[in-house]
Amino acid sequence: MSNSLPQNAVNTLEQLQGKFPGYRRAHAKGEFYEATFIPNGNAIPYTTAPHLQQEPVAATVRFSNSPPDPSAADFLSPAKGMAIHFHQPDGSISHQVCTTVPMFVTKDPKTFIDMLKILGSHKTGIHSVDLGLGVAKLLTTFPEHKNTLLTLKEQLKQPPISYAALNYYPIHAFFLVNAEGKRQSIKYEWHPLKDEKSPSILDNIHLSKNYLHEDLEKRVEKGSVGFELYIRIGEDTDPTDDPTDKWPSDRQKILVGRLTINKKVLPTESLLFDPTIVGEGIDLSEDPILHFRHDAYAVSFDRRNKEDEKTP
Ligand code: HEM
Repeated sequence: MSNSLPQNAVNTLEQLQGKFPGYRRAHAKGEFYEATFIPNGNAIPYTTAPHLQQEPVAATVRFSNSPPDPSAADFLSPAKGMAIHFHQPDGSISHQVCTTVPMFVTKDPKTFIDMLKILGSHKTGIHSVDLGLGVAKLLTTFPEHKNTLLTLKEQLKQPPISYAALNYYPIHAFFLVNAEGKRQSIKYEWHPLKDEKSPSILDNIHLSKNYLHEDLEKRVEKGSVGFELYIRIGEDTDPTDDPTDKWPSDRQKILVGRLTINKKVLPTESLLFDPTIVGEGIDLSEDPILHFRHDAYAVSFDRRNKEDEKTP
């Protein structure tokens, strides 16, 4: 599929900041942690998913910066990532891939590629993209995406104090399926156990290039990092195919479990986090960006695994 849209998306990501053999073509800089997820039983009426019952499951979590450049400074990344493998008792894995931005910029994969091309045309250094100028150009070219673009811009202005102090969102709608086969549309949200204020922009000039990863490692050693998982219950009027729509904030919100980050680890194999691998008791929505991600991540995974300089 050399001329396919997923190939085109990954080619465009490679042109954005340069090509980094062996690395993910987006969210290249990341660290892995062992974790435990303890569900509280509140999701049982909605789903048979094993990790959302009452027994704890082991999890693997990767925290990341969004740029394709693995050497990008932590404070320059507009969105942060948290990708999770829930290890089910039968050996299967349910994936979640989240960022700190609650909605995506477009519901059309082709428009996303066009946006990347505009960002790529605003390079101020050999490996950098000027997001300030880039976002300004995106606003002119895609005025209908103003809300999300401005949210992204705000996040860039306020680099976070810690990976451990952020909300994370898988963004897309999913359907939970219960023992009777009933489907309920939901969106997930992760909230940190510790909610801390972000540093001001002036404080950031003192931050080290890897401050987020250094901070997380120290916090995990002290045993203080965790997140609560909530589901928001969709209503008939809430679109399930549009990642630019956050759903109204008054939707019922149910706490379904807690994730504790236990220990930093070096993975022994190359891992793929694919938001379409969800397992029993969860159905994918029809969101075109969600399905496109499956194909684009496969292209990136294939390329990074074939390259000499390997990173997990
Ligand atoms: C058209 C839309 C998108 C494209 C083309 C795209 C592309 C990519 C690619 C190529 C990778 C590297 C995959 C790998 O080598 O394993 C990646 C990773 C990632 N993406 Fe996306 N992405 C898209 C949308 C999103 C959205 C909506 C989110 C947030 C929910 C997201 C969050 C992430 C995260 C957190 C990672 C790192 C996963 C890890 O730690 O392995 N992406 N993306």
